[in-house]
Amino acid sequence: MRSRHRPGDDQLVIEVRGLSKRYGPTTAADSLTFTAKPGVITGFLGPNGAGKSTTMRLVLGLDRPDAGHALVGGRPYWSYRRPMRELGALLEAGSVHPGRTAFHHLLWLAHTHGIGPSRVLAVLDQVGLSDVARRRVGAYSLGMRQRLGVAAALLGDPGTVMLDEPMNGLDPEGMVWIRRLLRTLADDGRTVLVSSHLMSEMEKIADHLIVIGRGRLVADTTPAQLRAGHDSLEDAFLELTRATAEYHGRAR
Ligand SMILES: Nc1ncnc2c1ncn2[C@@H]1O[C@H](COP(=O)(O)OP(=O)(O)OP(=O)(O)O)[C@@H](O)[C@H]1O
Repeated sequence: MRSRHRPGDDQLVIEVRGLSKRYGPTTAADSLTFTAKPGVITGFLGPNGAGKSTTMRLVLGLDRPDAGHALVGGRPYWSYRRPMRELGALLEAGSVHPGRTAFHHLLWLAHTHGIGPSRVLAVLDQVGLSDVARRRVGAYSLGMRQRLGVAAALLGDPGTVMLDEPMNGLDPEGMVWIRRLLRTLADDGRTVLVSSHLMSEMEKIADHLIVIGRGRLVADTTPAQLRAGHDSLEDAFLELTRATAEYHGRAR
């Protein structure tokens, strides 16, 4: 992989400022402000329904905020002519036509951005799908679809990568792979924003943590600082988010 990104490069920052989004009575994002910086892995945490996916969708311009903004390298994602080259995202594994092969799915995506077939082969290799690239995606396991989603995110060799629950469905070998991949991406100077419910994984890989509850920022910290005084990061997380999670439990 190329190493064209430099840590500290403001062009690669994901900046969320005063972001708010309501769906009927539900507040999915509530004046949310945080920054994900290049060269580090930023973990994005929160209980179910906290607003992580909504925030990521707002960053991608797939939904409109009621207030605030989300910028990638100082601009809205949608304003880039070839956005896949700026930010690569994995939102939902499985949103691929089941009759297509992984190779053709990526080739089609590449085409839309003027990216050649050699890059498709390179990302297939990077995610470990080279041997099964000619199989229909409908026959893929969840872990394989996750790898394909990550391949799509990396296709444009973007300086910023945003992955929603990339560890879902990965086996132990897959977990080792994703850990190494995220570290390599950050070490290359890329911005890496990754959501997960797996606290032990986050403790291992994240350099920085953004924790939200009910759409609001509840912590902007490091794993060590969050864990301080607790037996585990999970304990610290549960204590921090208990009020927000219980609120959801009662409200439903
Ligand atoms: N399109 C939508 N229409 C209505 N409500 C929505 C929509 N999208 C999200 N929500 C609601 O907004 C809240 C935040 O959802 P979101 O999926 O962003 O949370 P999350 O933190 O990603 O949750 P999880 O960890 O379970 O994936 C939830 O209460 C959800 O039901």
